[in-house]
Amino acid sequence: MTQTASSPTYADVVDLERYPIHRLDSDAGQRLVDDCRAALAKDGVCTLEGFIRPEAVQAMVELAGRLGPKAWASDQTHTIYFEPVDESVPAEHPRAHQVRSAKHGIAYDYIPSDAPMRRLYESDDLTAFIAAALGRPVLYRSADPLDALQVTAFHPGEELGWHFDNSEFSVTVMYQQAQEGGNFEYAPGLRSDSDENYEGVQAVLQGDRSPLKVLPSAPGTMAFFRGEHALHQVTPIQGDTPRINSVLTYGERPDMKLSDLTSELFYGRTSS
Ligand SMILES: O=C(O)CCC(=O)C(=O)O
Ligand SMILES: [Fe+2]
Repeated sequence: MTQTASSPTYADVVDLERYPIHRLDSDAGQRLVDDCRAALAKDGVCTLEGFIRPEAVQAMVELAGRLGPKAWASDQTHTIYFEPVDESVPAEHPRAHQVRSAKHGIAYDYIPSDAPMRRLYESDDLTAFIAAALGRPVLYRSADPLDALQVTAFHPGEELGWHFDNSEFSVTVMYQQAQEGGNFEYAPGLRSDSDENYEGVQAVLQGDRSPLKVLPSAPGTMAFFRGEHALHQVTPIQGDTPRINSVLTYGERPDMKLSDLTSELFYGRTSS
C-alpha cells in the first residue's frame, strides 16, 4: 500500500480526527504536540486517551490471546535501579531494596506485520510525532527484533515492582485493564540527574503515598512517560482478566538492542 497524506497505513488504528499525527504541520497537529510537551514538562507524563481506535484495541486483545502460548513468563527479583544490591548500605536503603516483577512477554517477531499496532509502530509518522512531543530533533525505533514493540500480558498475581527505568522515557499503549489492581502508580520527578533523593525514595518504598499519582489507562490510551526520574510500579493484578499493553521502544541511536542477558530474561532467547 502506498502511504499518502490522506490515507496513512494506520488510518484504521489511530483516531486521526482527534490526534492528527499525519498532519503535524497543521494547526491542530502543532496544538497536539504543544499540549503533549506542556503535560510532560508539568507532570512528567502525557496521556492520550482514545488514541487507538476501539476496533484496533480489540484486534490487539484477540492477538494477545492467540499468541498467549508463545509468551515468555518472567518472574524475577531485582532492585529498583536494576543494579546489584549495594552491600555497603543499611537494609532499608533504596540501593538495598528488592522488588518482584512478573509478566508474560510476547516478542516483536511473533506479531504479524499487518497487526494494527505493528503498522502504527512502523510508520515514520508515529516516530516523528513522538520525537516532536519529546522535543527531539530525531528519534529511532529500536533495532531489536524481539523488544522493539512487544505485547505484555500481566496475569493474575503478576506485577511490576517499584523501579526507575534505564531509558529516559517510555511509550505505552493500553489494550485491556485488569478487573482490579494492575494500576500504574508513579511519583513524578522523585529524583533528578543531580539528586538521587534517597530519603524521598525510601519513604515511598516504605509506604508514603503522598507523592503518588495513578496514570489513567483506559483501553486505547497511549502514554509517554519520563520513567528515568519517576519511581513507578504496576500493582498486582487481581481477578481473572489479564492486563494487556504494549511498550514501544525508541532510542537516540539507530542501533539500539537489548543485551543478550536481558533478552534471555524477558523473551527466553536472543535475537542473534
Ligand atoms: O506496563 C506498564 O504500564 C509500564 C511498563 C514499565 O514501567 C516498563 O516497562 O518499564
Ligand atoms: Fe518502567
